[in-house]
Amino acid sequence: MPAQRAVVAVATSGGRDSTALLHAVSRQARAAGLKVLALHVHHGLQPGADQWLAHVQAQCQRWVRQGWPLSFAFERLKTQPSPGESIEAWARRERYAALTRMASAHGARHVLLAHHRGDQAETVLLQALRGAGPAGLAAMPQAAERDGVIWLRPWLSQPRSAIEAYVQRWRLSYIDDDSNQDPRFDRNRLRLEVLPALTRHFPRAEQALSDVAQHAAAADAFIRESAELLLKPMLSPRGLNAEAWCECSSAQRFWVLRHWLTQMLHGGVSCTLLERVTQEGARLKQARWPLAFGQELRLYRGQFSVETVQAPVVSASTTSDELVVWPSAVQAGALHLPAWRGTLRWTVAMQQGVRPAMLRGATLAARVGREQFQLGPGRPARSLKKQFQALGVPQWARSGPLVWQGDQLLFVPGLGMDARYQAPVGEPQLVLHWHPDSVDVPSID
Ligand SMILES: Nc1ncnc2c1ncn2[C@@H]1O[C@H](COP(=O)(O)OP(=O)(O)OP(=O)(O)O)[C@@H](O)[C@H]1O
Repeated sequence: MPAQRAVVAVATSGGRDSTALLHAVSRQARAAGLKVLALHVHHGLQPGADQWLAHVQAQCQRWVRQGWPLSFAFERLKTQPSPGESIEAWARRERYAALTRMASAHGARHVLLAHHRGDQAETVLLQALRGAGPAGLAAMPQAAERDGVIWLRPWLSQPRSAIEAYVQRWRLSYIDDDSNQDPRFDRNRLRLEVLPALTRHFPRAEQALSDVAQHAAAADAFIRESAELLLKPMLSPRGLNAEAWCECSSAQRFWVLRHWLTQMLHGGVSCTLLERVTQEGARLKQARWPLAFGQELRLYRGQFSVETVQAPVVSASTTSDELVVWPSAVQAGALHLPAWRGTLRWTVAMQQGVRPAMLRGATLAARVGREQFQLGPGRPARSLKKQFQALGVPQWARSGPLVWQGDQLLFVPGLGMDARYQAPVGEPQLVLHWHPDSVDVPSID
């Protein structure tokens, strides 16, 4: 049986560069023992999109008739950018997802992209203008594995002029994308105005920017590897060991923290926050720093951890002893209490809660120091201080109001509902929870 030829995919927009790349790869495929798969994504964004698809398809058919080992696949995107989302970002994300789906459906492990040196220089400049660090300045890698696909950019160090010369030599027809002239897009303004001006004054600008990407990629790889080595022994199931972290230099603390948080949050972390935690985390014993998406970074008992802070549902202004509008039925809800810097929530449960009637007219108050709390049925009532210490409740979690019904203490932030007043198990009831707000200034309690 003849050996199966490997399939290599070429992402083809119908534009000049990817048309040239598809041609170059298909032309040499037979001699190289390869089958080529042209992949096209129909974004459905522009009126010309149908025409591009038809163009790529017709071109592939012509080359197949010439005897080249080529096949074609395409996908129409079904999603739309969500309100406020950048169209460019949406198109890039969805395009890569569609290319990944098509490549794996057709058994292609490698997907070639037609980016060239000019694209790389634009990307470096765009990143620099956003104030990026080494990872951003590394711009586009020549080869990278993601989602089971190996993405290759074989022409990344080729100047645009080399591709233009190839297109002329083979008299290739391609589609000019009008949106490449649209000055509303940063990349277009850079390509059409800034880079030509730069190159007039600094003829090696494009090559120099492409070199920056290579140096930055090498620095980024070194930082990642070193951060990973330092981080590994600092990790525990509870988070990051702050003592070991504090022993590092300030540069190491910064990069280790960044590495860890990037893993924890599955995304980037603001540089300002990292710089703050690098300094403050080394001298504070307890602190909280707000993160995006309702999360916060906490330092408590020698550990850093990432915790979720639930967003408030209803907002009301209350002071320490003001009455709250309590739920009259077994129904979940929440109340933001700015004066207490947090949110009181109630959820429906079958145990460890109280009947709604128990909450009618309940009041909020600060701790005065003589309160007693019973943690569970049959257990002794003890002072709050002892209970907090026994359970290791951090200072920030104790910060909310106590909830009283007359002289009965129903709820204590950080401890929960007092066992003496709970409704019978199995009956729908309400459980209170306290969620402190994230704070901008770390608290030294
Ligand atoms: N609609 C698409 N379908 C398949 N691949 C695409 C598509 N758009 C872009 N690509 C791939 O991503 C690369 C970079 O995209 P970019 O938008 O910079 O290029 P382009 O202006 O669309 O076209 P070209 O690079 O072909 O001139 C392309 O060279 C091509 O390999």
